[in-house]
Amino acid sequence: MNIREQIEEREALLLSPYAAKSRDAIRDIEEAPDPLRTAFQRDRDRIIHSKCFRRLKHKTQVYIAPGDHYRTRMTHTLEVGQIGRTVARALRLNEDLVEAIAMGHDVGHTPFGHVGEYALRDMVGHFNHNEQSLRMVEVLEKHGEHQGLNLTTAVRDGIVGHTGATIPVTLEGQIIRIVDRIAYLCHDFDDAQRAGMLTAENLPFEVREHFGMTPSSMITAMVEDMVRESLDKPVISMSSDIEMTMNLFRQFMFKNVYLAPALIPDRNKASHVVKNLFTHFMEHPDDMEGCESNREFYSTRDVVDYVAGLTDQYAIKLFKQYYIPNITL
Ligand SMILES: Nc1nc2c(ncn2[C@H]2C[C@H](O)[C@@H](COP(=O)(O)OP(=O)(O)OP(=O)(O)O)O2)c(=O)[nH]1
Repeated sequence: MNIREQIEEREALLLSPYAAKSRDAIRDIEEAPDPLRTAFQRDRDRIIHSKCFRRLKHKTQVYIAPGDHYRTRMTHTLEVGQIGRTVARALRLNEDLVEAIAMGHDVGHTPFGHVGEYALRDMVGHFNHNEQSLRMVEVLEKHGEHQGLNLTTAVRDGIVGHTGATIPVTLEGQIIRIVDRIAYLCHDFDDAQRAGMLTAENLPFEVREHFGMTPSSMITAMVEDMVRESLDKPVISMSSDIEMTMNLFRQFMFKNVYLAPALIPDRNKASHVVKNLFTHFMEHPDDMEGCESNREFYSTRDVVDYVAGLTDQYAIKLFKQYYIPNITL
């Protein structure tokens, strides 16, 4: 029995009956199994080694071009992975699957995060970052000579289902859906204090009562509740009290941070950059880097993929190049 087979054996013996087992993982194109790593470990590694993953370092979470101690999409992704693994291990679910989904969930985010997402949606009518993350790993990234990373169905289902109407099939995917929120609320609260936008005293009373006043106590309260509620159950959930408090915390963060007047000028500039770049590349597709010179036709989809894939700084550089060379961003 090779090492991978031993790990698969341990999964079958030790994991919860509700856990996804890597032995059962399915890929569209069959591959020879790895001697050391399970299918989900391999998916995680494939995502971490991809270009779209590296670009997360240069994409906004909340603040555009902040200081070095603020979160980017990369640190957010790592924090989702860490919290997700804690929950998965506590529930005897598949940690490797949770980690793979976490690493891939935001690779489709546009430059400037949600602002870029809304700007592209305004231009083309339909654009969601979770669908773009799926497209990134299925179509836009390459694995060897092949188009797409050929990830397992469980990882792809978790990536596209991390937000939006469709709930993931696996409990591991359901963990990411909740943990993504826990991670961003707590780390954005931390960054907002760093930016002087608010203090812990500003938090609603119920949040202070249930979660405490530090990012760490907040994560602990939500994670422990999630584990307690989901233990030995075929679904991942939170108690109604904690879920309500979390929603209150989320409303507070939208009002005081995400949609705060102080961030509006930066959000407007970012939206302007994305919309103008989109218009520019629709009119001049030859300016898209890496475009094939012999190709006659570029579709709207090609331009959306190109603009969505840009990092913040690269988008700003291109904007300056094609539009206003002296804008301050
Ligand atoms: N939803 C939203 N998030 C924003 C906005 N501006 C900044 N953010 C930040 C707050 C969080 O750090 C992060 C939330 O976006 P994510 O892509 O991480 O989460 P997602 O939209 O998948 O989560 P959700 O299902 O809406 O809780 O983006 C905004 O206008 N809307």
